[in-house]
Amino acid sequence: MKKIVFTGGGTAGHVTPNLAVMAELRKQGWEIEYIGSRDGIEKEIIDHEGIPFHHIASGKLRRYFDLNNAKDPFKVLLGIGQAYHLLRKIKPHIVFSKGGFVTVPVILACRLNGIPVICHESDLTPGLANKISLPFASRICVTFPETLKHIRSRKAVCTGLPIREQILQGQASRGLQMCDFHSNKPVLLMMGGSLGSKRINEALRATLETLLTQFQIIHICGKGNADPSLDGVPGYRQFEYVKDELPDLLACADLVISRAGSTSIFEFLALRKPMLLIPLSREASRGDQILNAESFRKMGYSKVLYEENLSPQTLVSAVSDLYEERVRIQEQMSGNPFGNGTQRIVELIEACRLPEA
Ligand SMILES: CC(=O)N[C@H]1[C@@H](OP(=O)(O)OP(=O)(O)OC[C@H]2O[C@@H](n3ccc(=O)[nH]c3=O)[C@H](O)[C@@H]2O)O[C@H](CO)[C@@H](O)[C@@H]1O
Repeated sequence: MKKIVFTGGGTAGHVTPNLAVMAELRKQGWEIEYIGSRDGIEKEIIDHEGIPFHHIASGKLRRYFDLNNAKDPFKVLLGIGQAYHLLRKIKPHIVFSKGGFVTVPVILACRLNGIPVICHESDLTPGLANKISLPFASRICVTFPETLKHIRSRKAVCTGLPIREQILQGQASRGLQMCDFHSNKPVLLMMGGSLGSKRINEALRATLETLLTQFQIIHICGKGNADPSLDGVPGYRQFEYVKDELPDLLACADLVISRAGSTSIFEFLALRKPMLLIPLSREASRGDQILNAESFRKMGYSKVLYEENLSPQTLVSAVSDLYEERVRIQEQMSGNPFGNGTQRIVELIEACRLPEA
């Protein structure tokens, strides 16, 4: 039996693309296990899929001063040891890594065990965990064609993002019913990445009354961010994190406001949802979302509102511009060359030389 271990985590954007590839490999008879961190979102998502999950220690590899920076290298070493023993026990033919800090010990342990690794990078420029891991990978899959210029390796190939089939199979009628919405008023969906965005939540809530005159609103606000005082407001529904219902909610949305995490925005693109992107600022991140958003804007897939310009007024005006231009944006999206990367990645996994496990 062909056996594969998946890794990736921290936030959902480093996990949900794995689900797409796993579903396809399962159909082809592969046995699948997962290595992640104990506290990241991956445990909950992978347990939900009924796939054996193993956790290891991992360090955060921060770029800023923090007392934990002294402890984290030891956690990475511990994680390498744990991953080494797990991999010797599981004996996978190959490991697929979707990025996030937990993947670093796994990939280094693969190197020690002689197990081939395929890495996937969703963002336009590689994250730190992937930068460390890429020299050890047999193949490097990327989502944006521009990323090939940043990686400059013959092992790199632009596969696109693997997108879960369920995301593409939502039904608008079910989404409207779930929210108690009508079909004669447009639906605006706001999602601040898998963790939610306090900044965008505040701006949206500050302008709720105005936006509700034109739209019905689905607000995916992130765990712990719901505002109970808004429960029952007509035309407004808030969710903290959505699993199986997400495809139906997306299907009924006419427009999307979102952070610019690469996994989300490629899902919206596949669904042809005109989007207003509000990328995480350079102060709060390495600036990857800004590059993702700028690339989408240049392709004509999105409008961009930078966080430093975000206010209730600019939000209303940007949403209004997006609504005006929705038809043109959707036409542009019809020519989307990216599609779903799942099949291309499955082919690479199958083609990767499989040493005897
Ligand atoms: C703060 C942070 O580190 N952000 C990074 C993280 O974002 P984050 O983890 O938020 O990732 P994305 O926004 O790209 O993807 C979120 C994923 O979670 C799913 N989802 C989201 C909400 C929900 O309620 N239910 C649900 O299933 C989405 O459909 C999508 O598949 O990883 C991305 C890489 O992929 C990066 O581009 C982001 O910069």
